[in-house]
Amino acid sequence: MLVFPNAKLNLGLHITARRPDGFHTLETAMVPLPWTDALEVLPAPEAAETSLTLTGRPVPGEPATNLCVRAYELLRADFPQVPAVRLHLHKVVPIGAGLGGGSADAAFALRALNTVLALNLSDDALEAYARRLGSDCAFFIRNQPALALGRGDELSALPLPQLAGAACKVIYPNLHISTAEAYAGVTPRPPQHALGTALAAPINTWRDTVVNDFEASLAPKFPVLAQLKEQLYAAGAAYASLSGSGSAVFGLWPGQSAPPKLALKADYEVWDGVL
Ligand SMILES: C[C@](O)(CO)[C@H](O)COP(=O)(O)OP(=O)(O)OC[C@H]1O[C@@H](n2ccc(N)nc2=O)[C@H](O)[C@@H]1O
Ligand SMILES: Nc1ncnc2c1ncn2[C@@H]1O[C@H](COP(=O)(O)OP(=O)(O)OP(=O)(O)O)[C@@H](O)[C@H]1O
Repeated sequence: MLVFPNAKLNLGLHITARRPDGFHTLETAMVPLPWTDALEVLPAPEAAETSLTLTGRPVPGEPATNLCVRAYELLRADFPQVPAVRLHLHKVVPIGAGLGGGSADAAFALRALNTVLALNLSDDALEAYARRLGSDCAFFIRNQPALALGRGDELSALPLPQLAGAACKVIYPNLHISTAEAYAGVTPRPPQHALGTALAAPINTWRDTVVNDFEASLAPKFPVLAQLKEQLYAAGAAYASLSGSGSAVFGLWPGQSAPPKLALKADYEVWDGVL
């Protein structure tokens, strides 16, 4: 079975408290972004062990620590009779970018394994497994616009009709930002605006109301993030922001069929498309 794990964008991100377990409570909206990896899940040949092969962008870590393999091992712990599988991941989405690429691989692996191994798990059950692999993972099970609370895994559907068909540009400035380090740099605070209310208003109002709390804390160390945002606004974006804990920055042009071309450094990666 071949699946295409897609990235996500965060629209606003409020970090409201630090929890005793070291995680943070947050309020964010997440939307699927059609920038994808490719993941193949096949039954392994007889007597072969479970394996993962990789192509495309290098993924740090041993194959055994890859989230696709961890997804398989998590299911096998509860269903010891399942056969071995052969996994192949072609990695495209930048890592350490705030685009949730690793989390998507984990969730899509769970979904594909559920089918290939005929486990008949419900979406709720798959979300529960996904939560154990990472805070962002549960979102990718249903993979639809959602308001995320708690650790980022308490999800409720958040229809955003004004976003459908908007042109979008995502810029990855070739900068790996560790999620844990980004959280460590933020001082939690109550949100200035209720996110759900702010996002219900037209997109061109979001600039004044929809805030990603990581931006202020990352700004001194990574001035390029604010510069890219300015460049997107100068090119007419109705809204521009950092996604998640960065380093990807995106702009939105509702009502346009494609985003404008921008002059950017040659080693930056760009995704242009429509949401
Ligand atoms: C920044 C976001 O992408 C926004 O959607 C997510 O909150 C990150 O989610 P994720 O990559 O799935 O994160 P996890 O793999 O669960 O955790 C990585 C590290 O980020 C920090 N972390 C993550 C989520 C959270 N709610 N609070 C945290 O403090 C913790 O230090 C944790 O050790
Ligand atoms: N399939 C995978 N794809 C990407 N990273 C993976 C994968 N499996 C394990 N990892 C590990 O997860 C880390 C990436 O996590 P990180 O959270 O920084 O990035 P991300 O996937 O871009 O998403 P986000 O920053 O939005 O959470 C990598 O450094 C890598 O060690």
